[in-house]
Amino acid sequence: MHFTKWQACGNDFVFINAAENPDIKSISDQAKLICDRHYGVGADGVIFILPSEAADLKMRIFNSDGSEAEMCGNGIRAFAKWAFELGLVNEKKISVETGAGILYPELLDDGNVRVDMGVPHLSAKEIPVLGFGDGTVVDKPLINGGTGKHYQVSCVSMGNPHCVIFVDDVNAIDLPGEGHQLEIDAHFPNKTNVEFAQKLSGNHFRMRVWERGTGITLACGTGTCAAVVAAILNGFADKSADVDLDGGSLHIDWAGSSKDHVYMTGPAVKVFEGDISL
Ligand SMILES: N[C@@H](CCC[C@H](N)C(=O)O)C(=O)O
Repeated sequence: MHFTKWQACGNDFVFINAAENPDIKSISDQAKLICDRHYGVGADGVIFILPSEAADLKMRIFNSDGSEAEMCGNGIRAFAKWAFELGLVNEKKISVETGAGILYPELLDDGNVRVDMGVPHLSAKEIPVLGFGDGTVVDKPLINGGTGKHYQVSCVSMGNPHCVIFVDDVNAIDLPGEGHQLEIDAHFPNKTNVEFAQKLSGNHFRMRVWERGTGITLACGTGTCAAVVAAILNGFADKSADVDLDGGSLHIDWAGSSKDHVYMTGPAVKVFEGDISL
């Protein structure tokens, strides 16, 4: 199978073009091996590029444990650059069908990609998160069932679920321990991505992430959007923010109402191409 490896703020993906590999219908079973950093190519996820009847192209994303996610923010920036490079699209602004609806990445002249990520979903039912009624979950107390630890959480769906926790020092967090226990906490019927965010100054944040189905990654695009939405809802930021992740920085804009779209701007870089026998 021919593949191309991309990274976006250090969040890395093996891309498979369905047109080049017509026999492959799903990669769920093989995603674990492909993503393995010792026995496979090594990546946080596997992304399929497919034809779409509703948009220019369709994207499917599998986490490194083989589970399929609705959306991937870092991945869609790489997806847009790769599709343009391959000549699958001719315009710099394209439409992409995802599990989170149709989204619109645009290649910018400086090499970055700006993505219209759609609206954030804020009701507990849509996220989904249990135990908080039907309204929004902004700065609400949650006791983790596994560790007994107390948190103030803000939950946001960008098509996939995120639990954002603002802390004084992200470096002091035991990310493998706390992240995993929150990912599988009973409040989250579909599990959750977990973001620990720290306000540095004004609209400038630092964030570390534990991703559902993958674990610690150097960055998460949907997670960064969710964290900025949560920051604005908590009154920690207004309208836009820059977020420093372990693998790079992202700029997020959101005007602040549930009808406003979230915009994410950041880099994506091709690393290498290759072939793997499955
Ligand atoms: N790294 C991604 C998110 C990938 C999916 C996530 N692990 C999930 O299961 O929801 C991003 O950049 O958004």
